Amino acid sequence: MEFKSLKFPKEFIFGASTAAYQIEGGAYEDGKGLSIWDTFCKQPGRILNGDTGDEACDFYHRYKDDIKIMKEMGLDSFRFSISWPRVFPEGTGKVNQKGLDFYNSLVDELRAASIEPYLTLNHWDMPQSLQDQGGWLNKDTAKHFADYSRFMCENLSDRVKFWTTHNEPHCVASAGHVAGIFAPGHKDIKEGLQVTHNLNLAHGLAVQAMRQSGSAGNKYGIVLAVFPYYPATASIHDHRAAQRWDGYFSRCFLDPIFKGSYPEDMVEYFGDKFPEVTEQELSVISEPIDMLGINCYFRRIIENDPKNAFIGGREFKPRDAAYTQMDWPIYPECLFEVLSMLDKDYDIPELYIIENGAAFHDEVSPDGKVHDARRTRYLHAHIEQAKRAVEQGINLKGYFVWSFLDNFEWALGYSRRFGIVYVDYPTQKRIVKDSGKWYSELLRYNQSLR
Ligand SMILES: OC[C@H]1NNC[C@@H](O)[C@@H]1O
Repeated sequence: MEFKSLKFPKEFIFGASTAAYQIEGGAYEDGKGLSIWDTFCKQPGRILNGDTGDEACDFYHRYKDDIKIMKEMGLDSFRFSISWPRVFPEGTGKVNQKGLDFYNSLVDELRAASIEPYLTLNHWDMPQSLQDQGGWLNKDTAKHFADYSRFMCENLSDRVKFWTTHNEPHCVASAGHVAGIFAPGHKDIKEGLQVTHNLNLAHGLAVQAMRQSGSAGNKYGIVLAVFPYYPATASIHDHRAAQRWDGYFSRCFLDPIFKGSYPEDMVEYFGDKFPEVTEQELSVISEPIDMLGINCYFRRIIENDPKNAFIGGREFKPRDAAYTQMDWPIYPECLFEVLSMLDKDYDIPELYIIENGAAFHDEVSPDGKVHDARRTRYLHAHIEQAKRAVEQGINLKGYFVWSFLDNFEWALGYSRRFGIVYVDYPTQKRIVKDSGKWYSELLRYNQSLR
């Protein structure tokens, strides 16, 4: 496929993203402690088809072969997360040496393959033992997270330069503590707001801790899911509902981190449910960071819905849009619009798209290949929007596709495939999909211009 319209600056990096609980497996192996997702998956009815991350893609054992595929594909970078309980089975205290050995080996293999590791410390799999002490509701967890982050930085930052604290903290707060569809499965608005603040605090403490102990030249940041929000109609009620969603899901993280304060409209809207916040805490949360990772898959169209006690709105699904298997509307401009908003409203040194991709129903054809043309079209259209942002002078430094492998999609189990590499779970066989081959050609084209 012609790539001239997808020519990026020489220093722009292309990668692929994953997360520990979704790909590693080895959930009870080599001294790893329980995570809240290990226990959540065992609760009847929580996960579609009763799926778990017990084995997932068996990346814990197959990572060397997977890195060979990454190298053949030409990935510049691979984003992964650390399973906190694999290194600290109890969340604090005693280190599980075999867990640390795994991540040391993973990083060594990536570097040997000339693939830049891009690391996330919390992609939702909180140690169960800390959850038993209140989890993110307990501010002590923020301190434990900073200690864990410092430890990982001391051990890996000679080979890992990119460090992000949380992935999509809004999911932990809202899906995990308000909607109850993610671990730990709580349903309490006040809890969800307190967790929002405690996650922000943990982020700031971790950045401070890593900056004290990590190598010079490290880049520290966070990965946030940020979407463009649209009102479903011109009514003021829908406009206000869209603003509330943008306020909670985006600005309750962006504003304290980059502006040192929570959005006033959110503090006002949530009233006495909003947590107590001190100036000292805001000072920690707004510890300067070097980069912001953005996960953006689609735009969110919101209509007012007073029955939604949390935030007073619901998503509107226009009939004339095309949708992915996640029932997400396909709207490639979402990347350009989000990047433009961030560039205009915040002072962010570097931006990376850390997750963008699509779930579609995939099958292995009789020729043994996976002809996923819709995913290739999705990636092409969205990467074009990333290029548009770069051409407008927005400081976008990289694009990572979600995901390298088909993997465990949380409450939907293995029913959704996002990978550019197909995983036949019964055999763990990998098949590079047509979209993976296309992505590889795109990378090779850009690398040929460096
Ligand atoms: O839903 C697709 C992805 N979205 N961001 C977080 C990841 O863990 C999800 O699999």
